[in-house]
Amino acid sequence: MSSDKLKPVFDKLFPQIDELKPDFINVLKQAVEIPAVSSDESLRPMVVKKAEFLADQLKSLGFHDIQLKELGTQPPPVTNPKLQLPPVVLSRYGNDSNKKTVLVYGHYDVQPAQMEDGWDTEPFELVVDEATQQLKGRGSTDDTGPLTGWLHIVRAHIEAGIEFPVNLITCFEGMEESGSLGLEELIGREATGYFKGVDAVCISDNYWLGTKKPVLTYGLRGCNYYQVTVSGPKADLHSGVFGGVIAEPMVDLMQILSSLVDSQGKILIKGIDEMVAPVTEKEHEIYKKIDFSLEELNEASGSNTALYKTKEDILMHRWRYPSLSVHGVEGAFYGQGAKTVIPAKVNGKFSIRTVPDMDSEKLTQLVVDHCNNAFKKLGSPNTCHAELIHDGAYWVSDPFNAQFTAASKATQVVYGVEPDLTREGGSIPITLTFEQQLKTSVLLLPMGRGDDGAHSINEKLDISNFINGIKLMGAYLHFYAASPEN
Ligand SMILES: NCC(=O)N[C@@H](Cc1c[nH]cn1)C(=O)O
Ligand SMILES: [Zn+2]
Ligand SMILES: [Zn+2]
Repeated sequence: MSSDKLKPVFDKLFPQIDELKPDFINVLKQAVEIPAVSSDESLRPMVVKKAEFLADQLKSLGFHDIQLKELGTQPPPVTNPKLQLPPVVLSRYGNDSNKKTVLVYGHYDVQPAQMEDGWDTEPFELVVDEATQQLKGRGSTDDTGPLTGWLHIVRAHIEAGIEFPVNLITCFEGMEESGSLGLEELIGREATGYFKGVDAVCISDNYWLGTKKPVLTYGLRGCNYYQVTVSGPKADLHSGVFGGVIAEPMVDLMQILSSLVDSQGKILIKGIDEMVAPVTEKEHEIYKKIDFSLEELNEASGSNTALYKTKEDILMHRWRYPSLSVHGVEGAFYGQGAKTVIPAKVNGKFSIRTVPDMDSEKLTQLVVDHCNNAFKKLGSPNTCHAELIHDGAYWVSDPFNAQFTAASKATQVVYGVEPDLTREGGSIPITLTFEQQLKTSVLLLPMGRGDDGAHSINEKLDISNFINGIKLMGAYLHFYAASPEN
């Protein structure tokens, strides 16, 4: 359908969204205040509380068949073997057999955040910064802001008295930041149950490449997350008494971690390069068209530490080559001051972003063998154990199907420009599962910008992206509903 035919709808809908801005920000504020950190076992009740908060919101908007689906206990490695996984929030809005059904996925869990990390404001308070016109707080852009956008677009239709164009199903999970544990099985079970009849899946959980141009995303890297544990003495020891006398786990671990990747980002684990799909001649064309620069990368990272200087090199290393990042060490001394301790047991955490055609199981074998060999070479009397914590698949789709066409038209209506078609360096582990189990296409429709600081300190969402992002969700649903194909 042409934009002209939908103009009367948008002329009513968009001013309504503008008018509801204070209410939308208020709902986001309440949601951000719940510290739903999925990786912190002690905060699991907060993750559940946020699921209940969302269920209440959905109920007040008239969603029906609201279910908090339990996923059982969290698999190892976990401190509390009875720890329950947070529920998946399923709900429906509309049930008209003449309309298409769109499943919207988002995650309500967030990354950890503490003032000590360097935040300027409390991470679990949504600060409305009038000067910058930004909403600051953990989850503002990843993914609480976009997730609540789906609720807001329903509210805007109700208030404006506009018929909702599709049947909507929500699938909001609370473990995305920790590998989407349990969700794959739930989707498998519900493919012919709750999710029967789904025509399309839309996910708003990634970002524009830069800060100015909207994008639609047709690819993600996967993520295999590993832990390597080195254990020695039975308790932490005084380095004055035991230093130089016993083998230190932390020293062994540092050597293992530094054997994984070099300072130029080259992965040193043998066999990985051979699994990566070769670059095709045609592929080079893709990068030329994309609006991005080294300067934008530097601005987003707040530094001049880029490993590559050209747009093509940067994008290829973000989208289509694997990368290995070292995240941290559990059990090590990391606070201020000068504690003279020898940690007894340390867990080094690292992950590998995966790309076509890497095989997760084969990769894990290579990683475990590499860590064991690196440790063996040290001749240490300590013990070492390397293991996979979770893996999530990469995903690449056709960016010209009915969903992408609808989203492209919507972007032109809301932002007045044709979106760039991008891939993403990050991961949304469940994307491929939706595509395969529901046999539908998946569209990634980002709300925030590349400099939002997701997973970092001072995470933000520009108010304009929040409001335009809600309009974009609405416009996409209208264009998709009117599209002749699925
Ligand atoms: N917005 C998506 C996102 O942040 N995804 C996480 C997923 C993940 C995988 N393993 C741990 N978290 C990401 O880091 O890309
Ligand atoms: Zn996310
Ligand atoms: Zn995230």
